[in-house]
Amino acid sequence: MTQETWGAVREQLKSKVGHNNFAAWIEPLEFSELRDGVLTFVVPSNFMGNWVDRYFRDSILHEVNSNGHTVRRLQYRVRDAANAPATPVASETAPAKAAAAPPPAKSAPAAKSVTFAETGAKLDERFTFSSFVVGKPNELAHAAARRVAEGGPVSFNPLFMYGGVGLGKTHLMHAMAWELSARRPDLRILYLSAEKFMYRFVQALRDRDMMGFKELFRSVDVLMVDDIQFIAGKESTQEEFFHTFNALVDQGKQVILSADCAPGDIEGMEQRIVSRLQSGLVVDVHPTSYELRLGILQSKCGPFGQQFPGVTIGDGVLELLAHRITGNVRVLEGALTRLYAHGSFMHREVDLDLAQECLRDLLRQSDVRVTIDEIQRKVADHFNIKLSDLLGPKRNRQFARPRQMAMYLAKHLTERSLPDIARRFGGRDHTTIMHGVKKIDQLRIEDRQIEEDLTMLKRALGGN
Ligand SMILES: Nc1ncnc2c1ncn2[C@@H]1O[C@H](COP(=O)(O)OP(=O)(O)OP(=O)(O)O)[C@@H](O)[C@H]1O
Repeated sequence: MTQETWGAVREQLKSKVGHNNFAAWIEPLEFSELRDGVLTFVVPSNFMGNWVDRYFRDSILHEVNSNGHTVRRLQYRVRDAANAPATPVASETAPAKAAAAPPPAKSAPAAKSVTFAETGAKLDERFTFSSFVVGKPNELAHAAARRVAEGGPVSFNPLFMYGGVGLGKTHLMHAMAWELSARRPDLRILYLSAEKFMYRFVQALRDRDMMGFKELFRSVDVLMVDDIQFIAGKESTQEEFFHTFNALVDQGKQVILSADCAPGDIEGMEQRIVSRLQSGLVVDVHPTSYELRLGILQSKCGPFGQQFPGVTIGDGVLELLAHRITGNVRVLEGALTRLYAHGSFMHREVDLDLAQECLRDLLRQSDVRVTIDEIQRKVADHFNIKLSDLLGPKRNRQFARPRQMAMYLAKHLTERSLPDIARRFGGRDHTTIMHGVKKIDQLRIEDRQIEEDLTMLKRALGGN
């Protein structure tokens, strides 16, 4: 195979992988040689080689082989460091890992030749933009992250993303780091947790090597610090972070931060730092919605399916999970793992019964605790009637049917006894409640509209 024939194959790949993928991943591959069935490319970074291998290997092999060559394997060689700046993305999240990393700065050479490979651990390969599901609650955070990752002039500095546990902040941070380093292999990108930042700082103090520390952190093009709330209350670390932050922003370098709450709500953070954190774009990674949770679950089924071949997930199971496990995406993922594992051990489809059975603890924890008051208000709102009419004596269907639905929901979503519920419905007799519940049980089967209303009401009361 020659340079020329690779050029022709490359053109055929363009239509296969699409224009954007082609420009980002295929075009930069430099054909080196084909020997003994191994096709070697020169790539600008390890990351690029890994990525191409992961996502485009099969397409490349297919195309090359259908052009009459025999290639069994692809191989990637990173372009000579002398010709191209090698700038791996470093990721440091756990102090344990950090402890294993070599000391930073004592022997650190001049800032311009600092690389971050020394920092050890890798970014999570699963956390990319393509695996991040976007819905209403996280669309702003996602759009901001994409804009920053796509480069161009520094527009939001810092970009500050905040949200509760397990809602995708770290995923977005890693996705940005991957994207930035793929688009601009020349950039020095440093991603680390605030805990690791402190660890580095303390280590530099101990080794009397603040110069090295400052050089390391101030020579980056992009600094990404996860869980910045960690340095709150830690005076000297805050002070050093403040100086690092100012130095980078003054030089027009991008700073990206995440935290578990908004800058102003981080307890123990100095005011001057808070105002710096607020000076760029602050975006909230909201709690998920039902639709987003369902989208995430659907998207995760593909990779799980590969891990547990032969396991199928029955109708309604993902909906059950999305409806009942409302807090945290990490818990949702845990639930899915458990379902696949059970399905695989038991050699059976994961249907609703199996899901209820093996997730009993999670579903119980997240059982919706609604009050009869809430049910009555939601039902009145839903049918656009007054609360006094819902609870009052009027018997026409316009009021009676919503009332029976409210009784039905009170019976099913609360632990209250029938006499208790009856008291809360204007002091009626408990047999009236029984009758109402039975009526709705029967109507659910006959009347689709009733079933839909109930689903919407349950969602409004249970999910968000
Ligand atoms: N929108 C999403 N699309 C796909 N996966 C998601 C999404 N949001 C969260 N996840 C997944 O949920 C898990 C937890 O997310 P992540 O680690 O980013 O949370 P976090 O907000 O950083 O939480 P913490 O504050 O605990 O670090 C990850 O496996 C991540 O891939």
